[in-house]
Amino acid sequence: MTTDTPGDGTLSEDGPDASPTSPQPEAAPFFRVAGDTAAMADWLEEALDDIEAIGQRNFAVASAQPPRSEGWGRLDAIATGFEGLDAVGILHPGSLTIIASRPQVGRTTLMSDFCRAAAIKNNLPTAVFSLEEDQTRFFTRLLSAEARVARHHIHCGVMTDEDWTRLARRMPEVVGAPLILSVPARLTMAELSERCHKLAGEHGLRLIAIDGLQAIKPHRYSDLREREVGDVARGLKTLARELDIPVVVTSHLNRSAETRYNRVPMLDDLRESGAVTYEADTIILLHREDAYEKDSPRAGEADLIVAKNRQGPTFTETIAFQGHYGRFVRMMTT
Ligand SMILES: Nc1ncnc2c1ncn2[C@@H]1O[C@H](COP(=O)(O)OP(=O)(O)OP(=O)(O)O)[C@@H](O)[C@H]1O
Repeated sequence: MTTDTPGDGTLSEDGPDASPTSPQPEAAPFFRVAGDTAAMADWLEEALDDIEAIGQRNFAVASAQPPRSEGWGRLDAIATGFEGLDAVGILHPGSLTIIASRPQVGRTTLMSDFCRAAAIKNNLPTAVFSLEEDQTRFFTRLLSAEARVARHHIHCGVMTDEDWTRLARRMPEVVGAPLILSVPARLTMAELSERCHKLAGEHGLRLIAIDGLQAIKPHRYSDLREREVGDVARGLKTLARELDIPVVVTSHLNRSAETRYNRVPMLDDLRESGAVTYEADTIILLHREDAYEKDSPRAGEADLIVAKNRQGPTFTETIAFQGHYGRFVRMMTT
């Protein structure tokens, strides 16, 4: 694990609870509540079958061919595992946090890092809505990050014995984590709200994470895309306040950053931005120089640009990107 805030996972004025006797997660007490929603344990068999099938497919191909070579607002905030973010406690009850980036920079990875910190590291019931990838991809993303097994080893079916050993070692904690994953093909804001209220009532949710703000259908349709996205952002903020838990959502940025000489994103790059920028409590703009320039002297580094923070200062935290493991880590972690 890359996070180091054990205990109940919330940040108190005295800093993270470092009690060594914190209870370990028990077997997942969650059940499939709808066709596309289930606890990690319930997805396990399906995901393992998929991983095995990928391996089988590749074995068949390989047989036939030559082998391929802490401060403001910290009280009750949920730990993300990233020092700068946790120092200001961004994931506080009732807040809406937006993680925004250009494509392929790593916003889903950062969101899943937050979920791992909450559900796996700190045993806090977490609901994840993945609107951009299926359950196997999301599950293997978590497993890669936790077990430190390269994502392409899983997806290309080239798992080594060492990979299987690492997976087996981390599997119990991952499937035992109170993480409820939903992978609906289509989701309206009304459905999302209804599902979250239900899950919150049944499981005492402490975090809601959604991959794909622009994929959520609004309450009402409009000719203006900006109005629709604004309605969704307002709905997410209302949801966070009604349930009094933090909501995190990933968002696209428009192309403006790419026309700038250094490509560093800005708040105005938020697609259909006005209402989204207004509703969010915190906006994290994710930037990696090496997403544009492979030989950048900052290869492997990522900037979390906290461009809006209603409860505290704006700042930039630099972390390391380990794309092969599908995770971000603190700069000092190896
Ligand atoms: N096995 C791997 N080895 C190295 N890097 C990888 C691997 N798998 C994925 N990546 C990198 O991870 C990044 C994508 O991460 P992620 O899916 O979190 O991005 P995203 O911003 O959510 O993307 P999208 O635009 O698809 O929503 C890309 O830069 C990709 O090259």
